[in-house]
Amino acid sequence: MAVNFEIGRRNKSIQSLPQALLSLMGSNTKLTQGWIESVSNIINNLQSKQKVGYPILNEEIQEKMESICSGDGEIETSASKIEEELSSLNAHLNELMVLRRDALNEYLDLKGNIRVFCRIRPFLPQETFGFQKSIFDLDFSNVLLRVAETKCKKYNFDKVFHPNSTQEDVFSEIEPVIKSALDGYNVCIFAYGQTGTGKTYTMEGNSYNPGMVPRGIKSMFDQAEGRSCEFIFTFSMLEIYIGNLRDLLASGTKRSNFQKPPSLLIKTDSEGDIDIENLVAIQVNNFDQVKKLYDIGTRFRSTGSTMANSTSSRSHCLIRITLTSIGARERRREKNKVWMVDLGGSERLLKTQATGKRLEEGKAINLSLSALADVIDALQTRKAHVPFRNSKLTQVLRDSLGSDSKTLMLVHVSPNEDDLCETICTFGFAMRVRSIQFEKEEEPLEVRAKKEQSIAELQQKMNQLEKESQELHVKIKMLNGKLLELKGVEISDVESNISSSCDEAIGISQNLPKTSSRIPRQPSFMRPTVCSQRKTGISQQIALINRRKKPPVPRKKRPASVYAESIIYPVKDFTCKSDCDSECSISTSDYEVKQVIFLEEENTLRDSNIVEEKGIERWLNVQVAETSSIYNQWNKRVMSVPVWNNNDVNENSGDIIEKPSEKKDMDFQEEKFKQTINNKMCFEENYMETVFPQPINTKYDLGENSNLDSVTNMNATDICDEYQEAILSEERRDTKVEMKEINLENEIGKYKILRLFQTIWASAILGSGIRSVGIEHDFYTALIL
Ligand SMILES: Nc1ncnc2c1ncn2[C@@H]1O[C@H](COP(=O)(O)OP(=O)(O)OP(=O)(O)O)[C@@H](O)[C@H]1O
Repeated sequence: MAVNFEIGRRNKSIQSLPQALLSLMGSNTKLTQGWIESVSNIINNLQSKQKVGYPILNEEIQEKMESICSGDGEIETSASKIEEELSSLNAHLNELMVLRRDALNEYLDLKGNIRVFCRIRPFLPQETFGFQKSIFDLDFSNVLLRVAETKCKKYNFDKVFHPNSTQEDVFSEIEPVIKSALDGYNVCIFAYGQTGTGKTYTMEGNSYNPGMVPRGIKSMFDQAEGRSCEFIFTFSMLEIYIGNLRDLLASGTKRSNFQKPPSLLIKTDSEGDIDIENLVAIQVNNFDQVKKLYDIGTRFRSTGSTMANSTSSRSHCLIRITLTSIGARERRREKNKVWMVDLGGSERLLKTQATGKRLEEGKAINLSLSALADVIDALQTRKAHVPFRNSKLTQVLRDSLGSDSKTLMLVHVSPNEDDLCETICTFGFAMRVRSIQFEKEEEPLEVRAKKEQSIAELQQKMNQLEKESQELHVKIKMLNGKLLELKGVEISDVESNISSSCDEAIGISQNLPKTSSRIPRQPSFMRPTVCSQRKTGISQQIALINRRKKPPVPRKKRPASVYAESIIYPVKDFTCKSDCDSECSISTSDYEVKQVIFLEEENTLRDSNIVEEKGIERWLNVQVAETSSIYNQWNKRVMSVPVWNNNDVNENSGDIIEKPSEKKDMDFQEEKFKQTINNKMCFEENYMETVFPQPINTKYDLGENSNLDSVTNMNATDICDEYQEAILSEERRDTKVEMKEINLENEIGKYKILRLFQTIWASAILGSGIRSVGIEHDFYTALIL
């Protein structure tokens, strides 16, 4: 190529040689050392033959050539080698992932795409008075239900979890399905059962025994780490309450002008996927963020007290995680969903003797559960028509139920003999849902054995593939690190310093891109050398920036051992109707108080700060004592929140809120409620600050992603702001209701005193009248008495 340059004959082309070389160097990032050396030699030769006054190479090019010859080229070469190796390793990893995905899919197909598990809860402390005998005999997959003294009924499940089974045991069966969600399959996990049988326990769990939702989501994030593709996760939470869809992350916020939010609409998008209009979907980057959002959503869930469960869920609670990964070959589809559904408790209305709102809720729950069973039955038996339209629940889940999705139904029952009828109904539902598998039970033994063997082989194959993928992943990670290291020297020298920090610190590079990732990639020899940096003065600026850089200050975190727990205080019938007309977590006959709990370790930790410890504990005691006394007496709902702020602690007494001398004192009540609201805000502020300590690190811009256009994408801070306002408005409304109640109470008092005076006055008149007509004293006394 270079041989064609004829010196002297075509001066014009010789003059443009530097530009030609520069462009060549810039356009080809994989220049070999040999190529670079030969070009340098040619140029040197040209240089020696060049007439005076026609320099072929200007100063800049000479510098670049020097740097090439002094080893920069070596770096480029090894970098390109690593890149080549990386691309082949990535291709191999993709192949392995596709193989693993297919194996997992086959494994789940063999096990059944719609599987039904049974979980029997243990006896509760209140049920163990006297001798209680379980109504079940169990084995691995069969339940023998004693329906009479001598009669048993057998039910078959994919797996039975006995009362001593742990949350880990249950999750071990769910984990493969979570894996297939990362492979791009839609997943639905349901908790079904009579009210009070442990659905919420299984799905949500508690801080000691987290349930399937926290475990599943955590596992999703962990597994995504090990994948070669990037994922975007979004979190949504809604409930279906008497046929209405309510967004639990946007309940009663300014978005809805503090009104009860309207029911969301279900739509079908252009690709035939189900879309819930205006449902808030928040991008989440780690489990902690999901946990905080989940806690917010749970606050707004409709719960109430029934005869069977004091904190009964009166709605279906649906959690949706959407996973998006663009261009990942091993995934079934770019965007898929995982639904985790805590179904409302099925109940026999005759037994619960529900009336009014509770009856309405019960009927709505039962109808939608029946519609769900119809849909799953139709899917299992491959009926031509699947009645998705019969309920909101099945409409929402339409694209996530079916042959290309994975469905798990966790059926819950109570071991108590009193619940026998409900248990039979529950098993009836379960058998409808797993009708196909039920028939498969009749398979000949050899066929079953063969199937078991295939499952075991697939399991082994998956393990092997996973191991290989892990090894490859580690290798890729290592090579990526090496590559970055090779390029990192240059990046730290030049790129990163000319980027955003440079803009702020010096103000000379406003036209440069903001972040280094947006700087077009150039070969190292196209970037300013140390020498040219000196000339332009950038090196001093870099030094200046480096001096100004401060080490990051770690953010203060709220201790994980502090959590809020709902406590329901039952009170007498309450006739005063609330202004807020909210069914969210409030039942008209029970009042839910969120109370912050400090664990044992927390107390030990706080030993060092006696003032604070005493303050908080005293405060807690005062809160519990006051809540049960005041609020039972006056039927009030108060959100108890801690003052997690040293400024609010009275250092001498350790009290946080001054105790009233007279509880009925109106001024005190007003003051206390104002204080509660302020404290609440203070707490929420601290709380929210810990929700998302760092700005969410978006891997893709959700707004630009056409796949996600349908969801309302909010950032976490928006939600938190709205949530704070919602809390404030809720408290204001509560205060208003409470003031009304206090007035009512005073009016009743005045009325009673008036009535007493009237009675005495009437008796006196009557007495004097009787005396005046001459009736004896004894008769008069008897009459008065
Ligand atoms: N496997 C279990 N181990 C220990 N306790 C359990 C278990 N399952 C349920 N419980 C306890 O039983 C009680 C009722 O459980 P839970 O509230 O989860 O029922 P539910 O089915 O969700 O009721 P509802 O439909 O009314 O909301 C709770 O106190 C819970 O802690």
